[in-house]
Amino acid sequence: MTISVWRYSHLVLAVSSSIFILLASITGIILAFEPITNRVQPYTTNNLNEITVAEIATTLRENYTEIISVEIDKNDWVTASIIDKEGNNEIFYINPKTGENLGKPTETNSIFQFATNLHRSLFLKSIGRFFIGLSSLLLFLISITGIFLILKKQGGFRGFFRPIVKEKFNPYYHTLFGRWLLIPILIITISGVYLSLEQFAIIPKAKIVHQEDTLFAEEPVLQLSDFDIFNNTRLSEVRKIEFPFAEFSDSYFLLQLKDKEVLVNQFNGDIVSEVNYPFTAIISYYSLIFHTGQASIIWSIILLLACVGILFFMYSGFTIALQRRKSRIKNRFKKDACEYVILIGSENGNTFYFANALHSELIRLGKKSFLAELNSYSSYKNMRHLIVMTATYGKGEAPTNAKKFQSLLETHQQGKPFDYSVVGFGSLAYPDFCKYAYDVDEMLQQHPNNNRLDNVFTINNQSLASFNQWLLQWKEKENLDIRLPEAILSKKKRKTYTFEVIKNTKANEQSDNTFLIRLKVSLGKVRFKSGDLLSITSDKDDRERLYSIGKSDRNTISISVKLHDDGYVSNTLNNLNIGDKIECSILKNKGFHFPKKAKNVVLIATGTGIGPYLGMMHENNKNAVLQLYWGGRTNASFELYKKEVVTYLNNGNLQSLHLALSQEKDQKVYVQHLLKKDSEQIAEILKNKGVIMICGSVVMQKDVIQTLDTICQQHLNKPLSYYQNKGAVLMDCY
Ligand SMILES: Cc1cc2nc3c(=O)[nH]c(=O)nc-3n(C[C@H](O)[C@H](O)[C@H](O)COP(=O)(O)O)c2cc1C
Repeated sequence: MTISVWRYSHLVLAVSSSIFILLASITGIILAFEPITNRVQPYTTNNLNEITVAEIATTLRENYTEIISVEIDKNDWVTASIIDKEGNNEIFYINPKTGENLGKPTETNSIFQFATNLHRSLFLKSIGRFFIGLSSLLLFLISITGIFLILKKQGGFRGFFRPIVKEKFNPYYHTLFGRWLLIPILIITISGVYLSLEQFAIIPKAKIVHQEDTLFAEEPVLQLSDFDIFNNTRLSEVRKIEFPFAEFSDSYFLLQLKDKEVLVNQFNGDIVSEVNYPFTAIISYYSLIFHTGQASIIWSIILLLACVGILFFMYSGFTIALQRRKSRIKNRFKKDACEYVILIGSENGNTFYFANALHSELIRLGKKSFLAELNSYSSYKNMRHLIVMTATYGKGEAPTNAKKFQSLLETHQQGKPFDYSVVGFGSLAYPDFCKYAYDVDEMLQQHPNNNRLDNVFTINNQSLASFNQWLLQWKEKENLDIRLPEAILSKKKRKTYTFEVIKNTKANEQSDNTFLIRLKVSLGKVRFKSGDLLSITSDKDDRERLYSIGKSDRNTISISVKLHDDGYVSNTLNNLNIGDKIECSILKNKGFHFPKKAKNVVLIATGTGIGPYLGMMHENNKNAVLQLYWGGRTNASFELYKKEVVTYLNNGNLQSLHLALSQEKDQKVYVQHLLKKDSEQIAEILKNKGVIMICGSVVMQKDVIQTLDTICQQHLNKPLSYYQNKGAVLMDCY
């Protein structure tokens, strides 16, 4: 599948460096704990900025005979090196305030030692260091290509920080965490590369040269506590203090500060020489501090999260890439031999899934079908049917593998007339819903020699139900016995529970062949919520049917079912009597649970779509204002639900009921008409963080979405997608 150059580079870089990045991240996670554990050691001093060099120098002189140096490391531990009375050199941690000996430095924990070696050089010395440095560079480049991918996905610089549309788990969190961890990862990689360059002496280590006089003035002799430089320098600025090795006039104090080195006359405290570190030395110092997390505990925790994040990016990135690999094209016949040509426009590979399904179904039926990307549009000698299945990307633009289609269409002429259909895959969370599919349709309309079979058919969020809907109408026109191919039907084995029928109204008691069935879990506990799905797999064709659940009690499920004459499962359910048992599974449907926080909720349904709302109204004890818009054929159609709904109206769980009946009066009334009538109120609800839920047929969904979009544009100056992105429009349509 054709992918963009940024995506390609992002992937190639990630694949080529994956092993090293994996090792560096795992060891990075371990090493991030080192500064954290160090911080809680008794040697850690938190008040270095309250102690001056004058104080520590005086205290040490009072307590010890001869002092060589005092060093403050990256953990803020203060070590003194002294000569004791017996002339032995001793090194120990001290309390900088009192000079008290806090104990001898201990060896680094062996786990940290092991992780450090693996992290730095993979135990391979220079070669290992080289590969680790290289993978730091590659990770830096992966981050940069990632920035471009986010920019492309979010529609440019302005969109960079905009909320990300939540489609699927992996792409969503890959982008979201990518944005959060971008800065820490850039810092880790840049500092890592810098330290490696220094290791290999590509950047020379900075040397400090003092222009010192050989002899310093020996008078007047001042106390250390009277040295200006000592009084003005706090330990938080100091890395090391070297004491003079003898009381000679050419021996001095050396103060290594964070930004410079200072030589101090040991008798009167005059500054003899002061040299600022070169820029490279400062970068080197901060690279180490930032790369190792020794700057602060908070930074160590950020580094820890970044390393965990990198592992997640590897997992999610490869999963996304594998998903795309599934979008390989396999053709049994040559392009010129085929009467059916299916052209795909896809960025992330999902559309291939549907196109492949149709392609294999056509082949199963003995038809010659050819599958290709829109970018490889060509002349097809025997094409009679062209089916374009395309996603939309960016801001209503063509996916990468369809960008050339327009020009190719002008170049390649078809010898024979052909019929064409366009199926648009998109998401209502974007303002330009399926725009590119409409563009392709327009292009084909301008093209001579073809016949448009139908309007563009749009599919939201890769809905299987919508695809099936299109297939039904298309196969009728083509007179083909196509079934929703097994390839795209779920074959997952689900855990089943035994349910007992406690009520069943039976379809023949109702004018619309619809019935309400109530099931109770007969054994054990099952967790579910209204809006989840009840899955029943028929033993006849091994196909799964899903019904939206209304939770009418802790262990009780209500579903509303339409009886189809040839529907095996609906007939089975309809024939069940009280006390009968049936095996079902529960599927979580998080996207259609009753909103916990919303104060106003509008429930829109047609026909059996009311099922989950029966449970939601039942449970609405948090006093959200609920309004129900229900569409059906006649008053009699509503009889099935009337008693229960009226109870909720009476007990205040439901505030209002709006019935749209299509066959009661001369003029058909549909739910979208009622919504249009209540435009202002609907807009007000959305504006005030209310939620709209839609359940029922995809045909109704399309009209309702269109009406809601118009309401949003007119009253709120925003597209409906804006509210959908905020989770204010929840849908479960089939
Ligand atoms: C960054 C991005 C931008 C998108 N832009 C649109 C859009 O403008 N209009 C639309 O209807 N769908 C848009 N979508 C949704 C995709 O078209 C939809 O998810 C489609 O099914 C993806 O198919 P594919 O995996 O074959 O590329 C966008 C998706 C992404 C990730």
